[in-house]
Amino acid sequence: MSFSNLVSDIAFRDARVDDGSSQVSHARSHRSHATARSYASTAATSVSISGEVSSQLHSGYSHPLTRAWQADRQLTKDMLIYPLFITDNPDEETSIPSLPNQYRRGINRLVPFLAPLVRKGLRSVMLFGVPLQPSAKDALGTAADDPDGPVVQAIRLLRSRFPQLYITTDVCLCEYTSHGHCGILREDGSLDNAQSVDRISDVAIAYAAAGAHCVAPSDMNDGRIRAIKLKLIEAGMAHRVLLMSYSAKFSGCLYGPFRDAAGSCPSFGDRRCYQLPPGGRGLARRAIQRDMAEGADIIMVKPASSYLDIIRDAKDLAPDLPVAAYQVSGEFAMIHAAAKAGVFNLKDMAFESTEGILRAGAGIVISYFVPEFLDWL
Ligand SMILES: NCc1[nH]cc(CCC(=O)O)c1CC(=O)O
Ligand SMILES: [Zn+2]
Ligand SMILES: [Zn+2]
Repeated sequence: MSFSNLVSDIAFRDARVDDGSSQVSHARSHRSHATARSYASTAATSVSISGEVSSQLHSGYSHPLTRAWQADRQLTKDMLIYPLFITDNPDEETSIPSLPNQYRRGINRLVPFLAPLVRKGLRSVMLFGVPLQPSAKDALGTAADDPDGPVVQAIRLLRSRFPQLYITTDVCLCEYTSHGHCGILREDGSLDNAQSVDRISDVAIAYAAAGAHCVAPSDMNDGRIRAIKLKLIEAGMAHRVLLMSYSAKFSGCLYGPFRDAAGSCPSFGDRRCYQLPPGGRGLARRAIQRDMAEGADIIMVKPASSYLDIIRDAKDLAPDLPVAAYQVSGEFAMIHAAAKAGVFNLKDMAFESTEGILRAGAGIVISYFVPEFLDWL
């Protein structure tokens, strides 16, 4: 067998051990087959080949394993946080039409739902409270830290039933305020920053005291990271409670399904005076640096796929902190809708979008795809 034949034979065998999962990787193997032939014949004539050698890239990713080696980091189950919507109606289990496969669940539905996921390797959930009784909402978001409310109850329940599960809690008022804004309002309808920070830090402390491992304020009031950190220190919980900041949270179109799920749409106006403007890269960088200085343990960027440059900025500005990215409800719903329309395969796109998020610099991904990833990984 000539050298040239041997090389092609190896290339061909590699093509056969290839996962064969897509036309593209099959076509790639054929290309590397052809390349191996021409490289071999060049070598045989002992011409200077340095230029041609450095032009060869296919050799580095002709096999599923070597393709995996090309990524700085690969998605693992440890990186995933799954958002859960918990209502104040204990037996509720209601699907959310704009958020495929996701449900609002009452406290009695949580353990049966989560047990199989925990068995499959679920490591962390993020809790969102959804009060359904209209009486539960007021101007101060009083229900947010109600000791009998769904979030505090869920923290206690999940800590006792799933001791290994890491409990993160979104901290905000918009699900609990009558006006649906993420804080306490002045008479003119603008956020009263000082009052809001005081209230939101109290809510964070209540979740931490109930046993949350992590509190994650999503309200975007200025100074809330410092306020929460100081109260955690004062309460003797700073050593055990992680503070994850939604540092770079942008306003825009992508939270619609979430607001359907959580009933947290503002009753007037919008969130553009506190969530960041989509073009505001400088503001995002300042918010990230500010939150690091105020004591954040993890920096989060949200949404994810339209803000990959911000994720990279976060990793560059905070190289010593984990960076999280929230693939939000609108991103998830878009991927589902496009898959349904035949644009692509759902699983392939779920992986591709997540690879982009990891490549940008995130090491933690909050995603509604988590139950599926537990099967796919
Ligand atoms: N402040 C509450 C909050 N926390 C997380 C999300 C969005 C999550 C998603 O869309 O999946 C929101 C909605 C909003 O700010 O309007
Ligand atoms: Zn909010
Ligand atoms: Zn909020």
